[in-house]
Amino acid sequence: MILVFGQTGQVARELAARVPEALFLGRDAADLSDPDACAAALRAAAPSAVINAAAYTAVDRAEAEEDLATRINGAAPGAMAVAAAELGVPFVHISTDYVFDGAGTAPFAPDAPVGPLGAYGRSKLAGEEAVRAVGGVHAILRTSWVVSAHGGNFVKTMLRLGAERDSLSIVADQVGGPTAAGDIAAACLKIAARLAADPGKSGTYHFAGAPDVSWADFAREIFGQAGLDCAVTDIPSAAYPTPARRPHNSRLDCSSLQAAFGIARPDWAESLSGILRDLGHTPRP
Ligand SMILES: NC(=O)C1=CN([C@@H]2O[C@H](COP(=O)(O)OP(=O)(O)OC[C@H]3O[C@@H](n4cnc5c(N)ncnc54)[C@H](OP(=O)(O)O)[C@@H]3O)[C@@H](O)[C@H]2O)C=CC1
Ligand SMILES: Cc1cn([C@H]2C[C@H](O)[C@@H](COP(=O)(O)OP(=O)(O)O[C@H]3O[C@@H](C)C(=O)[C@@H](O)[C@H]3O)O2)c(=O)[nH]c1=O
Ligand SMILES: [Mg+2]
Repeated sequence: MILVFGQTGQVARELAARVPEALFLGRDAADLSDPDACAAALRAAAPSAVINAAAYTAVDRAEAEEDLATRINGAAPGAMAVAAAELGVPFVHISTDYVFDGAGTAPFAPDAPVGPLGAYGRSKLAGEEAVRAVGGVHAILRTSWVVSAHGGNFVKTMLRLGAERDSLSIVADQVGGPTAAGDIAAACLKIAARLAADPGKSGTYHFAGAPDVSWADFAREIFGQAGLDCAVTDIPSAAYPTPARRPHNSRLDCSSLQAAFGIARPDWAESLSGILRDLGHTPRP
């Protein structure tokens, strides 16, 4: 039996669509602000694999709540990793492009130096380090720009704003790979199964949709596919001030995931059309 931390989040919901028989622990059953309770819930469930799809994901709010974000994104995954290692079962943990500083234009490899720009990135990095330090069978899967038909994400924000406005100003100097939560869920399941058979594949991997684009170009494709008449103006990050700094270069080198697990970068435009279909938008003819 697979145990999933998370129930209402984007990736958790897509896992539920693929493995409804898994055990999903929501906030009521396992609050990540109580790491010991998460470890206890894991031990009690005695699963064959664990996927952590829950996290503190409010990037700007984290600047004012770093201690809480670090307990949820740092200490809780560490406690889960300890309990999973005790049981000898694979632990798949999801992390983020925001652990990097975003310098340059080259894709970041999994072993590239980290340097988070904000509290959310630091809290996620703390989780990675805690999971790695345990040394159990694990995969840390860094992904980026997660979108789906559920929950809050950039696609849903653009559909809402694009229906209300004739034009939007969107940052064009942040570039990365939009990634559908459904594609992440499928990757996590494949990784968990392979790790059980081949624990030597433990490590840190990257997974993001292709090709890399700016948020502005991503918005244009969303409006194009959804048939919304909303012009997009490119702006620099400096013209869109936010509490948290975000990396300019979020490109992730995903080649080691392909080599170890045979998982390719999905075409995000294709995944986007599935999301729009789920949301009831007529696809572009
Ligand atoms: N969203 C993105 O753009 C990106 C996400 N990631 C990573 O991917 C993973 C999945 O993210 P995603 O599906 O988008 O997340 P969402 O923001 O959609 O959902 C987060 C989930 O975590 C749960 N959660 C938050 N705080 C707690 C808590 N204290 N105790 C228990 N559960 C809690 C939420 O529960 P509730 O509904 O009760 O609040 C929700 O189910 C995370 O590790 C995230 O860091 C990586 C890159 C980009
Ligand atoms: C609504 C809006 C956003 N933006 C910008 C702000 C930001 O740089 C970018 C995307 O906005 P978001 O609020 O979706 O960004 P954000 O929530 O920071 O997205 C991040 O979430 C965390 C959890 C991750 O791990 C990252 O991979 C990434 O997906 O678009 C505009 O330029 N104009 C707009 O009108
Ligand atoms: Mg967001």
